[in-house]
Amino acid sequence: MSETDHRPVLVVDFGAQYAQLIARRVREANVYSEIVPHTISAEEVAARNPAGIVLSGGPSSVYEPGSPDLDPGILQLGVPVMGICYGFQVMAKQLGGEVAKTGRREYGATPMTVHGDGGALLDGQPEAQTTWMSHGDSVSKAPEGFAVLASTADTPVAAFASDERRLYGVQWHPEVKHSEFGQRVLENFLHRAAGIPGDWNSGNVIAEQVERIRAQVGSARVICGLSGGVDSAVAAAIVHEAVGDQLVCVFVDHGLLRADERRQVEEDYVAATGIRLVTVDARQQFMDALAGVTDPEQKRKIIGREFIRTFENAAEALVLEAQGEGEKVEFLVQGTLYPDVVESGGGTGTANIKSHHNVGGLPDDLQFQLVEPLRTLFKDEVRAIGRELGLPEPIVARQPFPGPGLGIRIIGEVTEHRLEILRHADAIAREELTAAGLDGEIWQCPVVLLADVRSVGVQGDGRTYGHPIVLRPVSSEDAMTADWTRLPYDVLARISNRITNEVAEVNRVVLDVTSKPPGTIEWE
Ligand SMILES: Nc1ncnc2c1ncn2[C@@H]1O[C@H](COP(=O)(O)OP(=O)(O)OP(=O)(O)O)[C@@H](O)[C@H]1O
Ligand SMILES: O=c1[nH]c(=O)c2[nH+]cn([C@@H]3O[C@H](COP(=O)(O)O)[C@@H](O)[C@H]3O)c2[nH]1
Ligand SMILES: NC(=O)CC[C@H](N)C(=O)O
Ligand SMILES: [Mg+2]
Repeated sequence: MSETDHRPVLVVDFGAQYAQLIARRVREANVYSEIVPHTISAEEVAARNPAGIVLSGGPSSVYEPGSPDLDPGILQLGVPVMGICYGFQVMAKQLGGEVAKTGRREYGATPMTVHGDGGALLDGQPEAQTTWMSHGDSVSKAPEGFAVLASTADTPVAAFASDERRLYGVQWHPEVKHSEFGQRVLENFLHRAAGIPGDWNSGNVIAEQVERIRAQVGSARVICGLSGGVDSAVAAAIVHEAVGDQLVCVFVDHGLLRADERRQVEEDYVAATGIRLVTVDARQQFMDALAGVTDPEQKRKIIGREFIRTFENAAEALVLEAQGEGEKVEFLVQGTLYPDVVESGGGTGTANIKSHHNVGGLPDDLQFQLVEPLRTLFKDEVRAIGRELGLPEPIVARQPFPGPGLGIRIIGEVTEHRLEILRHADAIAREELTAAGLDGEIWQCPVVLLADVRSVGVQGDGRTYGHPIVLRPVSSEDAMTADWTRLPYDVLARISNRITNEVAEVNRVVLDVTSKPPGTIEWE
């Protein structure tokens, strides 16, 4: 561990929906945190030298055979621990309390009463407050020597604590916004009970990563996959700060870009940063590899693989250019964020929803060592870091665009002709949204071509048999959950009108009104 590194708070994941939310709320309290699987051993925990531990919720019951457990040594390390829901129940069981299915379940907003002064955890909070619950099991008896801090009508032991052992637990979910004083509970645990200073912020991330990258890379040369998006722009800026001109950025034109994107990236990015940028025209290579493919996961894997092949070729070209002087380029920088990792099933026991090209889509024979300074962060944290680094607002505020680009927005086989149709429709939608001043309000608006669907229309008194275009405007905080954006009808009407008039092959425009979950943002 280097000097600038902060001791982490480890969030132990028992298969919770919201483990990442806990980690995020801890960071909002200016304390660095990372998620670890519940299978972690006490030795592994000790080796990380954590300042505190939070145990997440989870779908299982602690008394079921085979339910996820915690190495009992972890509670004996002397590191302050707070259990949430399932994590609270695991603590109760291990410390000699009792957990039972009482038949009294609580889901959603639940009134709670704080006992006495609430101890370090609930100190300074109103006696009556609303918490957000989601449980069917309950702690029926607190462990010996633990104070019961709170209760609800159906849960007599809603929180317990031993200030002496610095062990705490709550039945409710302080990480969700619906828990009225949730953030205060977390902050009390971190700052008061565990005594961790709130001195971590995006500025620290830069310093820590710069130091780490220097140690990882030494004097070697590095390439960075640069897309023009905010994540890779910030990753590149951090690496540039660490190793200067050892870095060359590589922008891949895979033919799946939006209208005018290549020119924009080449001009804006170089002007803003002065970092060397090489553009590779790999359009034919990607089109050949995608020919005949319709399955979304297959598309993603192919695109992931072709990206890496393109980076390998670019790295070789750089070595040749240096006339054999530079050694092989071994490091590849990617702007991978935490949601990319989680959705690719790379979290701790999380399902594979879709293989992001830069994580789950990487080929097995990857030769590069990856440099991913943003891998544990969410997009809004990355934007804050970008601002700190002085990147211009148009780059920092840019809406996300997925690496596989229009390839995963054509439902069906990707062909040149279909790409042209989609590019045209997408340009119209973007132009109208920008003109209406809505860019800041939406997270992003995928425009999707249902290439294998046709419907009957009538235009100029004649019959048409064309394709539908789907508009998918969404609002989100971190892309893990999202809602469809209620765009003004007149803007929708203008977009629909223009697309059906100007794009000959399209005779219908439809609006996707699905949140995430159950949908995802992209269609594939
Ligand atoms: N066309 C491209 N050329 C080179 N690298 C790319 C390209 N598209 C994506 N990448 C790489 O894949 C990573 C993940 O893509 P992703 O779209 O998630 O991030 P981004 O484009 O940097 O930011 P944003 O999410 O805002 O679009 C990028 O950070 C970048 O390293
Ligand atoms: O670089 C990327 N490579 C990918 O393979 C990929 N798949 C989805 N996305 C983007 O991630 C966010 C969440 O998207 P989903 O709800 O569709 O999973 C949204 O912002 C998507 O645009 C990707 N970005
Ligand atoms: N959200 C949770 O952690 C639930 C814990 C446990 N499965 C219960 O129902 O009580
Ligand atoms: Mg992108």
